[in-house]
Amino acid sequence: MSWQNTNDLAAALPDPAAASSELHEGVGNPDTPQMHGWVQKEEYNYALFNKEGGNTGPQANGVHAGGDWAGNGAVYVWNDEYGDVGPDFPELAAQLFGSNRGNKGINYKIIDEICVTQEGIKRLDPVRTFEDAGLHPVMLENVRLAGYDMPTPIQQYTLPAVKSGFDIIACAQTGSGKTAAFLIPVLSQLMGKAKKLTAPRPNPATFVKGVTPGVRAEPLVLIISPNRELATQIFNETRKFCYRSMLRPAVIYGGGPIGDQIRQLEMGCDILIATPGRLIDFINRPNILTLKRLKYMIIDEADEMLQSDWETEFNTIMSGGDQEQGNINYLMFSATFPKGARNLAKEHLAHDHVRIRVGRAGSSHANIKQDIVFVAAHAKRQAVEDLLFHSPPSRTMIFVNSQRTADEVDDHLFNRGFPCVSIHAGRTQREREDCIRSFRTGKQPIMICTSVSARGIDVPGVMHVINYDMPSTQYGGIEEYTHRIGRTGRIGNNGLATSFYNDRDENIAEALVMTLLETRQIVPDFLQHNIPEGFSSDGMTGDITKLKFDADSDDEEAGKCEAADASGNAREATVATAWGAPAAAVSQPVGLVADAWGAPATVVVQPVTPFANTWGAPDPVAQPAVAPVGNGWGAPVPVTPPQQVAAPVGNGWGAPTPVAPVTPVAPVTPQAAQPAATWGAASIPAAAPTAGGGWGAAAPAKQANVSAG
Ligand SMILES: Nc1ncnc2c1ncn2[C@@H]1O[C@H](COP(=O)(O)OP(=O)(O)OP(=O)(O)O)[C@@H](O)[C@H]1O
Repeated sequence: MSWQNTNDLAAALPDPAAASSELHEGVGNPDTPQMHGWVQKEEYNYALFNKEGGNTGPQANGVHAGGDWAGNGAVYVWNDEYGDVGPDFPELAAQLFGSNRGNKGINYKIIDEICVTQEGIKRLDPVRTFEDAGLHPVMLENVRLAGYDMPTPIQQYTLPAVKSGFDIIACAQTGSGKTAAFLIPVLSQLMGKAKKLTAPRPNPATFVKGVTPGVRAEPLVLIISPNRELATQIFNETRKFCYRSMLRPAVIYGGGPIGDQIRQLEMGCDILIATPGRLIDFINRPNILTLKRLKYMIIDEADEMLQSDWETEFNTIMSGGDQEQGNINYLMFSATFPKGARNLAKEHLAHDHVRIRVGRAGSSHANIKQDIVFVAAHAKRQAVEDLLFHSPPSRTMIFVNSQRTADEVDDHLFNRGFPCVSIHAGRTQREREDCIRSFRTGKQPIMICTSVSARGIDVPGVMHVINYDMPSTQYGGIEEYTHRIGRTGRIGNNGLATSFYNDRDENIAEALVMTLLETRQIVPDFLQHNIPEGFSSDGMTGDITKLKFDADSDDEEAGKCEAADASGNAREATVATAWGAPAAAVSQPVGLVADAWGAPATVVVQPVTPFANTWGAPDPVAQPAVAPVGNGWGAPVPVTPPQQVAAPVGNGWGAPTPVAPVTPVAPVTPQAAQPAATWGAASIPAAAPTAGGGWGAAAPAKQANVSAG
């Protein structure tokens, strides 16, 4: 059988109560995760990843040998003797663009009927194709190498907005291509003028670290990201789009090696990606960094940056450097943008800035199936184990609210044999980078994380997000929920989000129900008292335009939707689909993305190597060939790392055992199909949980035909 959509994943999962009675406390289940198709677990290799320094030696064929820190990833090495366009270096191109080269199979037929709204006094005509966007030829070629066929809706508006020189506030759903929405137009604008605009610096092609005198970095673009993983991810995207141009990117982030970062900057830096704390460190060292040449300041996850936690840093960055205020364009992006944050943002922007909203601010994608399951606090561990045992193996992110819970869940699942890693702010930066790398490459396809990874992380093929803990109000509330579930269902793919809910999460209940209704999801029994009048619990009935969210328009009169609304009612239809397909395509059923949702194994060929390399691993070409994703769920086949050193320490990252290459396991056989509602918990009574079932919920009526084994 091939998996057709998220309902099939839901169908493969058992009734929680039935599963728990058979698998309670793990004692009744003699199976190992590997018998269910999961790859072997692998311990954290301290000897390999805690060594200092990276190989940042001289370049060859345009490639700087990357170090093993994410920030040392190889960049295009410009030679001052080149004309306007540098030559192609296929080895580096393979490393930067990897499997993305050419069309990577995005299904443009997967459509959100989407509303694109412009607010503010300026209105722009969107561009429908990259060819029409007036991009620099080098950028156009890089877009093609990246495999982008057409701009996503947010890109359709930011391309002309940047070209026309406007400040921007942009809000678009998770996974809708916001990074490229600022990188492509901004870098393209600079490419034509780079020789004139960039600061004097030594010829990168002949620069020898420690020998050639360095310079002070004078970036033209500053991109600020609130978290380290996102900063290095944006750096990786920037490396791609700077290919064959003289624009030189660098990233500075907390926990990373400051010496390496200084050495990167002293070679010259045109595009600087930074986390706030480390940026301020460098701003305070004016001999290393000056912002006086800055042309663009881009704030990613802007609503997070505008929160009071970041106030001091934000104000220092906005005014504390030596930038010349009048010469800078400000661009602010996020998937969630509460009104308060938008108002603050506007204070920093030019009067005639452009505000673009794709969908409701903070809305989630309809292509993410959201299941809410009642699980009492004491039953969560068993529940997550059961859930994983019965889920087809796939990249899965499990979100928790505290570092301690992350460690506990990691220990528990690891001891049960699951290939998992965990990441939180208590880990060293080495551990964090290794964790993400090993999740990204699919060696450990289960990642347990605190909110540190909720925002922005883009790992292709994450098919399941589990909210082990709900992000109730004190943990970021509904915005955090939106960012978390948005790690799946990216760029038009389908995804499943399963959230454990119990009485402690009541303060998010109302917002959660509205979010479910907005995307026509099933509201489970225990949340149905929050359903507003006129809506049905299966999400099918009710006018979603009547749902009352935190006001999402700043300018009710002017802020007209330019496309079909979320229920498909055409308003002023100019853009009818999320991915720019013609309006006619809207009526097509939500389709499949072969490589994300595991069409038959023969079709699913997704080399893992490029992701590893984009994280700054050593030269990929020298690495052993990597097996493609082998099973129907896209769970990658583990890779034999280039070196294996016996791990000396046992902890939540795994006891030391020798690592052997693992043979791919046949795809898990799906369980007897169950109605999706089984995991939507719609069948679980609203009553408070009892100690009865392993999931801690009051025992629901058993489904006779469930097979948990
Ligand atoms: N026009 C395009 N065509 C195809 N793929 C694209 C396009 N634009 C971006 N992508 C890809 O879409 C994925 C998601 O993009 P990105 O991470 O920028 O999303 P985002 O909107 O910033 O999400 P989040 O809000 O979660 O940070 C990336 O893998 C990116 O390479």
